[in-house]
Amino acid sequence: MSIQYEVEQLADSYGVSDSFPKDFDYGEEEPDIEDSSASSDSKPRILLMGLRRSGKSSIQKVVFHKMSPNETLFLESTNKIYKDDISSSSFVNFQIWDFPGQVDFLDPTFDYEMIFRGTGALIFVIDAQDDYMEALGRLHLTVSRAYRVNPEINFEVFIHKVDGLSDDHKIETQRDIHQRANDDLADASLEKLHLR
Ligand SMILES: Nc1nc2c(ncn2[C@@H]2O[C@H](COP(=O)(O)OP(=O)(O)OP(=O)(O)O)[C@@H](O)[C@H]2O)c(=O)[nH]1
Repeated sequence: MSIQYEVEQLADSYGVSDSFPKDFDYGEEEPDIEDSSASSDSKPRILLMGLRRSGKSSIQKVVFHKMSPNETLFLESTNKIYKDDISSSSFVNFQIWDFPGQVDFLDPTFDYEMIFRGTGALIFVIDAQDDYMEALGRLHLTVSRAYRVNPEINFEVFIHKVDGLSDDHKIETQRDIHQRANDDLADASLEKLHLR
């Protein structure tokens, strides 16, 4: 519930509602995108990215589709971008795009320029129970690419799967991830881009 609230707040407070032109032309072919909705792409858009198995689809299904956390054990890996319409009231109306874990920025079938250009917020999910150094590298690559295309994107990092950690370890992990992620950006002279 709190995550749902947080994501809805993101859509609202970051003004994603007017971030995307209604007549945007996606072209005919989108071979790697699966669309659950009949809606157009004119809605405000939030991207869910992160390493494979970090928990992106679970967050989306539990928060917005009332899936029980236990059922997420049976979710299959996402291999296409999955678009989901969230329209729980006239005030809450946006799309979440759930990405496959291993997105390849060099793959010509993924038009990242187009995707980032129309995005209001990007949520990067990190599995706190995993060795998160690889995730931090991917976070840095993703954020720098997205920022270059669209400096208006709001970036959020969700430190997920903290249920297996002690309270002390939770705080230490959060502090460490926050510090390293922002240090990496400062090293790349992107300190304006502070991650929350
Ligand atoms: N312990 C724990 N496990 C979780 C949590 N959320 C998800 N998982 C598990 O993490 C595994 C991967 O979840 P997914 O949601 O499929 O991960 P994903 O990031 O969408 O994976 P890809 O589609 O491969 O990129 C599943 O077995 C989930 O049950 C959590 O909060 N805690």
